[in-house]
Amino acid sequence: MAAMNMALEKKIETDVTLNANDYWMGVVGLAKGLRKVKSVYPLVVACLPDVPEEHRQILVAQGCIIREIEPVIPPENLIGYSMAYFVLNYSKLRIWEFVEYEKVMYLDGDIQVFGNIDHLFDTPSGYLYAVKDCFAKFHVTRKVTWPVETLGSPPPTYFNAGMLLFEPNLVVYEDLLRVVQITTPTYFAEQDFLNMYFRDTYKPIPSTYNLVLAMLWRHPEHVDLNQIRVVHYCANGSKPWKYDETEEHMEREDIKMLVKKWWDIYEDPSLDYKNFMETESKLNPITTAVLTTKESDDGDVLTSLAPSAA
Ligand SMILES: O=c1ccn([C@@H]2O[C@H](COP(=O)(O)OP(=O)(O)O[C@H]3O[C@H](CO)[C@H](O)[C@H](O)[C@H]3O)[C@@H](O)[C@H]2O)c(=O)[nH]1
Ligand SMILES: O[C@H]1[C@H](O)[C@@H](O)[C@H](O)[C@@H](O)[C@H]1O
Repeated sequence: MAAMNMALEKKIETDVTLNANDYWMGVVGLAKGLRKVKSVYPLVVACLPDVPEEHRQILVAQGCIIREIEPVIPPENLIGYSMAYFVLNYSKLRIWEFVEYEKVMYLDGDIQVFGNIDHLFDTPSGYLYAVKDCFAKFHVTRKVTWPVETLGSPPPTYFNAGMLLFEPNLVVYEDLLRVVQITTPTYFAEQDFLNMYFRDTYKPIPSTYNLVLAMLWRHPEHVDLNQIRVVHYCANGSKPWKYDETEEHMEREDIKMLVKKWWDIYEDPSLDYKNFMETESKLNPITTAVLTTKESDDGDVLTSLAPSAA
């Protein structure tokens, strides 16, 4: 706990994720991954009311801070996805209310970190930082066009909403909730919505901070696995805890390697909160709390990411 308290006292910044259904496994993996790269920040888990007590206890035992959120119910829609899908995704808007933190780095539960990214908290305030997504190609593949009637003209650049860095703010929060109620849900739910809402304050950051797996086959020329610090297992079939090799692209060696890397962290007992803190306090009784960014900021964790055949 020492490291986390330290982070809270130094500067009020935090990592946040969202959890429901079987994603608790993803969150456990993420909590352990953040420990492995020696992040000094706590992981706050936004939980909808129906997350079972058993899952909450697992997350608390992994050092997570549980923050209950109310579901955000968007207006009715006529497109293919269920209301449950929309409620879950739009509930992400609740994190703008977490004003006890000055700055929040939001990470989807199907994200894993392989390199320390704490330094992102030092970026200038006043913007929404996220990684660019190849909207056009993706939406065309799915035969989805940008919903001009609902969201106006498409934003100049489109970002993936799995990793966001921003400052919670109650005025913005209230406005997000107001605008969402007058906006018909679209295919990519809160991702489309946030792209529209933050089009003027969005600042792109390099894709190393959120590698959307489809980049491996959509834009291989832009991906250098040695540089990747954050992997987002969002392609169909790629979520490591329910990896499905029969889905398209999932037979790729790089995908298998990344899924294995996720499991190596998930199954490493030394990264369990209790064991990790015991070891840290034995090795470093006085400075357990001072887990600086610099220690793990040289990218060496990443070198081991590249597939051996690459
Ligand atoms: O049953 C669920 C579904 C989602 N989530 C949370 O919501 C996040 C987003 O859901 P998915 O990961 O299932 O969505 P995708 O992988 O398709 O991701 C993309 O599409 C979503 C909306 O379509 C979001 O915008 C998301 O940030 C974006 O990367 C999850 O990571 C997780 O944190 C849960 O906890 N339980
Ligand atoms: O914007 C999308 C999206 O959020 C998807 O869920 C993901 O699988 C894609 O590859 C990405 O480009």
